[in-house]
Amino acid sequence: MPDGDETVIRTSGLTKRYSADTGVFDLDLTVRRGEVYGFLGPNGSGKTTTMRMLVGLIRPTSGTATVLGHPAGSHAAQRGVGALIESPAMYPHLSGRDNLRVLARYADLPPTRVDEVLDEVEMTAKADVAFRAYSLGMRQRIAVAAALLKDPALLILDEPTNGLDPAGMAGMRELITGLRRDHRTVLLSSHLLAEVELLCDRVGVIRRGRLVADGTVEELRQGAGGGWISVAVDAPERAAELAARLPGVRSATVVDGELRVAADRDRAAAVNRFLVENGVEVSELRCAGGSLEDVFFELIGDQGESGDEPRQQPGTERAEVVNR
Ligand SMILES: Nc1ncnc2c1ncn2[C@@H]1O[C@H](COP(=O)(O)OP(=O)(O)OP(=O)(O)O)[C@@H](O)[C@H]1O
Repeated sequence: MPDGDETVIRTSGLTKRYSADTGVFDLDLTVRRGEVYGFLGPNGSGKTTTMRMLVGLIRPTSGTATVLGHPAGSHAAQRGVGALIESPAMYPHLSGRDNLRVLARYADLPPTRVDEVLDEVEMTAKADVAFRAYSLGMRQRIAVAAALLKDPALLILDEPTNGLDPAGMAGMRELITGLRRDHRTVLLSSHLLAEVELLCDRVGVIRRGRLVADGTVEELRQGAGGGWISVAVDAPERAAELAARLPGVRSATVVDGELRVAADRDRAAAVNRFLVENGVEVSELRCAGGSLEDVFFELIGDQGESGDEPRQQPGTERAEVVNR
């Protein structure tokens, strides 16, 4: 591989232009071997379009994409990629196992692979039930099994939990975590922040076809300024001077008569203790920001992709109330 074994996907200036402001623009993306990379963005932001380019379903307008060291869509790249982009066509009257057998035969793969992938997605017990009788979660597992048939090094999953109920979502998350344990690289898309936060090693945030941030969840939080702690105190100015001295505090200011301490939420107890020890009366303390949700809203701006509905501002979250 030109980038060494570590880079599984690399795009450079990847662009698919549907109109002046619709499509995917100038995307530079790197996905490393063995990681679960989350491609996070609202509906219509360009996630599916990117994935379709990566598997060669559509051609880019410009730019390049390399998958497993080969041009995206080439036979050499395709050999190592399993994708779930659109729900695969399955025969409703055939069982999950027979559907997979058909796919294995088409792909010239040994029938023994079918049992292996059924096992991997934990569908062995239900393998002989007709596909039409499966729940959505089971159908999705069979679809992932189909993507696993050729034992790919890289899995590309477009919104794998979309439409699933909470139990189905949890099951799918477990399944994806298992895929990572098997040393597969996973690129998945989602519009669900909590999902990506739970599952992914790194995240790319896409907005209106452009990558607006990428890094670990922690890096994104830091890049967006991290969290802050709002403290209601009797002497805000003095409290700000005191709090600024504490390790882990990036800044301390007074906002609307309240002390605002820029620090991660795990500093909250220390901030409280230090202020109280120094004679400041603390009546309330709240942690805000710092979740991927806050960062996400900050990155995608105040409006959804449709541009017509203002998004709700991230609220503050009450972490603890002290010294009442
Ligand atoms: N074949 C096409 N022709 C014209 N415009 C398209 C085409 N495919 C996608 N688009 C537009 O490109 C933009 C990105 O779409 P895409 O499906 O990649 O977004 P997405 O992030 O996957 O969203 P969703 O989760 O809703 O599928 C959207 O505005 C969409 O309407």
